[in-house]
Amino acid sequence: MANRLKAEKADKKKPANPEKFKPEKEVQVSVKQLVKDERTHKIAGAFALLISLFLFIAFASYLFTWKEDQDKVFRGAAILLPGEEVKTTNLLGNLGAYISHLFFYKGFGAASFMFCSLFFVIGVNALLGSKIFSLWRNVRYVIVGLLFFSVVFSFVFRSSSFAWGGAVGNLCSDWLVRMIGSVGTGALLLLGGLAYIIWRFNPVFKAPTFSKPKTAEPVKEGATLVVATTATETPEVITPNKLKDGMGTMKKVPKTQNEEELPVELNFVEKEEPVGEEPVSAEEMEEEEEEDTPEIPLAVETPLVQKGKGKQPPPQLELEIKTYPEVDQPEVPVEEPKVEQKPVVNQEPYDPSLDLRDYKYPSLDLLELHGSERIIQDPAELETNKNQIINTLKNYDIDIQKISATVGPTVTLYEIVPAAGVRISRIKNLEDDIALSLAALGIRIIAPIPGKGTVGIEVPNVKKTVVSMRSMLSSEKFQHNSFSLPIAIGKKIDNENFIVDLTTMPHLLMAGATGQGKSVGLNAILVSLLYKKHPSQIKLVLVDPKKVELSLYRNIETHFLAKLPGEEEAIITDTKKVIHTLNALCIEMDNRYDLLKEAGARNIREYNEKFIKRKLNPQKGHQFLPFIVLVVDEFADLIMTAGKEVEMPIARLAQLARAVGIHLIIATQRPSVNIITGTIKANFPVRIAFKVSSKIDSRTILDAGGAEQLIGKGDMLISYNGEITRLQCAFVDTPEVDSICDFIGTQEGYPQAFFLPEYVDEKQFEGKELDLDDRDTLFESAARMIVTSQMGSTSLLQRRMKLGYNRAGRLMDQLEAAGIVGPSQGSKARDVLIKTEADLERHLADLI
Ligand SMILES: Nc1ncnc2c1ncn2[C@@H]1O[C@H](COP(=O)(O)OP(=O)(O)OP(=O)(O)O)[C@@H](O)[C@H]1O
Repeated sequence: MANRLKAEKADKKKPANPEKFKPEKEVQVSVKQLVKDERTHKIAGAFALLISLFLFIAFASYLFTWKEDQDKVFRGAAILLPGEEVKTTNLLGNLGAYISHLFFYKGFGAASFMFCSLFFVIGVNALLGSKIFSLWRNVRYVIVGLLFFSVVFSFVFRSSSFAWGGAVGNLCSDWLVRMIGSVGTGALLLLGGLAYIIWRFNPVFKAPTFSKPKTAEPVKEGATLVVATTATETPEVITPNKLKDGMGTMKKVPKTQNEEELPVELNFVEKEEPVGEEPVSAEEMEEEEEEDTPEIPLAVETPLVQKGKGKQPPPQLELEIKTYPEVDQPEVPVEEPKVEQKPVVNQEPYDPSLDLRDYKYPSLDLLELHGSERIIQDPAELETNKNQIINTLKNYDIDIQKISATVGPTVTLYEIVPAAGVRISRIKNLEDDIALSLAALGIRIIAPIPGKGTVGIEVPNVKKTVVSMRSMLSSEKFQHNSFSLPIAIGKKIDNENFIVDLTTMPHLLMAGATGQGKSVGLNAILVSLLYKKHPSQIKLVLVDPKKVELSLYRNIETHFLAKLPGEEEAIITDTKKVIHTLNALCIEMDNRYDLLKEAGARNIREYNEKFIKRKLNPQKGHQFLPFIVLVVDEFADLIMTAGKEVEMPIARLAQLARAVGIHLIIATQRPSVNIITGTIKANFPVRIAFKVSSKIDSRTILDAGGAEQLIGKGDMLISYNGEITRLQCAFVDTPEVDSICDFIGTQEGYPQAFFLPEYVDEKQFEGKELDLDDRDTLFESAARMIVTSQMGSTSLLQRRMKLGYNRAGRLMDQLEAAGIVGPSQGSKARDVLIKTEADLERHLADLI
């Protein structure tokens, strides 16, 4: 706000500066936009579809009319096309007959139909303005297909008078027959056909697998069998998961930057062997946008450094443009992650995923590439900004030794080394003035850049790049890492993908004004988890007081969602139920701690490893523990309506739940101190801020300003490991999330959602005398369980029946009052006074 006020004042004083640049930029952009006008694309698209249809009709008609028309067509276009002397029978007249003749007779024969599909693909893409089909992939298939099928047709129908393979097919087929004979050609074409089918459709060839029957697994402690009581409790035999994604990996060939195109001379200094391609200049981008963007973005493993000098250099300084090409961009084939297992002598490890062994992970095809993934680098823009920074600082008597630029997806970071003797705090104090002089929205000054003696000035790019979720998830870093819960959040300024392990965070707070990208951010995180985890490995508890944001996920209830027993809806929208759910999660946490203690494991990872190795007996209540991620989409609503009742369990979970695999992600659009309280902040060390309306809000979230200067649309700051990093959040659109959830939802799931422990509001029991007539509803089941196991232990009741400590304690008191167990013996289990189930049944009957 302060910035804006000052900006207005300055505009009145010296209007020359900012206005000098604006019109220039606008003219530049509008000319380009004219060339790339959406309507032009649509017209071209419609035209291409028309051509596709025209060719199809003409070709189809040619199949029936070629005999009649052939001698007329042979007379040549000059006679045929005016149409006065001859009239052909093709449905599309002389032109149809002539074009079909060209394609069939002189070209590729019946394979010419493939041209129709090519024009169709071009037309659909251009008309709908998105890359429904990959143009390059289709061009490749069509080129190879034309050659191949024309030869095959020509070879197979050698004796036919119809031009099945066309001139091209005949030529190649004759040559092949001469070279390797008819048998050789036949065999070669058969092989080629097979290769083409595999290349194009990548069918899955499965060797028969021999999996063991579910119930035949021995348990270490004797001959007990594991019987599933709930869907998630069944740890069973493992089968290896399979690879998918038929299209495989592709890399784009590195492209050399055309130095002449740039107004600044750039000297390329390769630090190490470059493996890929550097960002394109705006001009290159223009040209390339005309073409189809390659499906797989470039891949470079080592950064390149461009050192450059402007043709009309500003006062004695060079601008060093640092580019960090995509470090892990190539689309890596999607591997279905495997549940960790280590072989144990004599015993098969448990496979928690066995219940849903045919579960297919979503493929990358369900995600879209939103526009070009390449960073657009406009040398003119860089030069202008550089000069303006230098001049502005000069006005304040700040000299610069060196200036370099790193172009990111949304902003460019200009790194300045001030001349000797200039205090960095001076630059910090001039922050607002510098921002004003640069006259661009969203300038952030970092003085100094932590760990460096330099000052950073982030200036928004005129053309911003959307970071597609698809490119994040296809990156090497996402596909191959050892993270337990990998989440792809976005891209840093140097283009590095910011992919982290949620378990190390271990909780995440997200805040930002409305419409700045929070929901997209939440979806990006959830989608990351869905792409990497099997339903047996993770459960989501979704709280959505706004009722619309997370409803997309209701399709995956029986696969990935957790809920309270007896609830209809898995996605919680009602505040009262949120309180119950949070308390149920606290009970789950306590129960898990008991299990870990008994198993001698320090955390969920160690516990699950032991369980998989069959070192823990399911009869004693042990089970494979999935991670639980609680997502709250509008935290402010909850705090306003329920206050401490919500804050306390959240704080408790945030403090303790990490070791037992429960992680929290909390989002709010009201980042005020009464919502993000000290307790909450203290327990959420990792915090994300999208654009907020004031510096105070930014401080509330990050303990630092800066988020008020972000530019929205997923531009964000993340405070992680004590550092604040600017990221462009990965973008995943609602239809993409929809199709992922549909893909998962249509597969076989568990019989029901994962049940959280039942939570009964303890308050309702308070003050009541122990009265056997007012027995707990679970009294009889508890009695039977205690008698069967002959262990009078409250914690056993808690675990087996998924109860809170107080309720289990109360039940135990009732069992004592009913004479089923003896009195408490401190930490030792109580004596069980009834020895057999038959005795118990009699005893229970007497009690009534
Ligand atoms: N990472 C991103 N990249 C590009 N555009 C984005 C990104 N994130 C958000 N946007 C744009 O901003 C719009 C609003 O985003 P979003 O719905 O996530 O906001 P929000 O903060 O959740 O708003 P609200 O609080 O009102 O729900 C999106 O529809 C999209 O057009």
